[in-house]
Amino acid sequence: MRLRFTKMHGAGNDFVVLDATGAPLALSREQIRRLGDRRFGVGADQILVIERSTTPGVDFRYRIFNNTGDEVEQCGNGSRCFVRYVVDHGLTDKTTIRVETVNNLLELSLAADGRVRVDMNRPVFDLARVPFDASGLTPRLVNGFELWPLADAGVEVAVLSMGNPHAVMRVADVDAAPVAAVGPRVESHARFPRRVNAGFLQVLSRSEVKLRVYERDAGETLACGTGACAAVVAGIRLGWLDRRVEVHARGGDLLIEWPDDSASVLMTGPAVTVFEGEIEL
Ligand SMILES: N[C@@H](CCC[C@H](N)C(=O)O)C(=O)O
Repeated sequence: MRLRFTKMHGAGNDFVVLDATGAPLALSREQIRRLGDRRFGVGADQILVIERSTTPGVDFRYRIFNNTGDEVEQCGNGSRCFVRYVVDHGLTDKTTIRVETVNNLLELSLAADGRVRVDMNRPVFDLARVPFDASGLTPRLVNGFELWPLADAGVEVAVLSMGNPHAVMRVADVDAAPVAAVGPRVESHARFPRRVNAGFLQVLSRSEVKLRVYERDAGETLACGTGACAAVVAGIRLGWLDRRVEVHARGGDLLIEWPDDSASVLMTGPAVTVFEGEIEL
């Protein structure tokens, strides 16, 4: 099978984007892994498959696969690349686009400066929906928000979902943080039955942070959009941050806003096409 693809990135978090709007595309787990493989395939953190939606009022559906082949619920940087793709390929002339993922409905728009702004919906704190098993654990309350001690991983985490699961840890110096050692231990911690994305947050000021994320399946990526949203929301709830925060990831910057506790989280950032090509799968 010969497949056309577009390679894109959002702040260095990279994607293989596949267009299934004209004809259905059924890929095996092995084929998805090949696409994501940096030596034997194209190479990407995630593979995005764009389809037309059959839901009234919704323009597209997009499916997200980690480069291990697992389908996941949400991808912030990928959602911005999705918009760039459908606009650049003439699949829509709308400037505000509604797209459904496996468990969410997002509204996205192109900003005048070429960046993309995404309504990432409201964060979820219900532990059962993250999911996180807190049985027998006592949280440390900071401003009424819980920090959960994961004794066997040696860390304390804020737990929430942005459609996908996140555990956020505050560190003094993110460049010195033991992301490669602690990230996998948190990612696969038994209290997260679907595993988790592990964020390492350094607060620079009330409106500026540095962030590294060890992503579920993909390992440390150069940026994680949902991770940035989760880290800022946790930082606001814990009283460390204001409601509009510049997030510096290793691959670029994202602006995250959470206007109030009942509002959606807004993410603004870049979406870039790197190249297009064909691969024999
Ligand atoms: N890179 C993403 C998140 C991709 C999915 C994540 N690895 C998961 O398994 O939940 C982003 O920008 O949000």
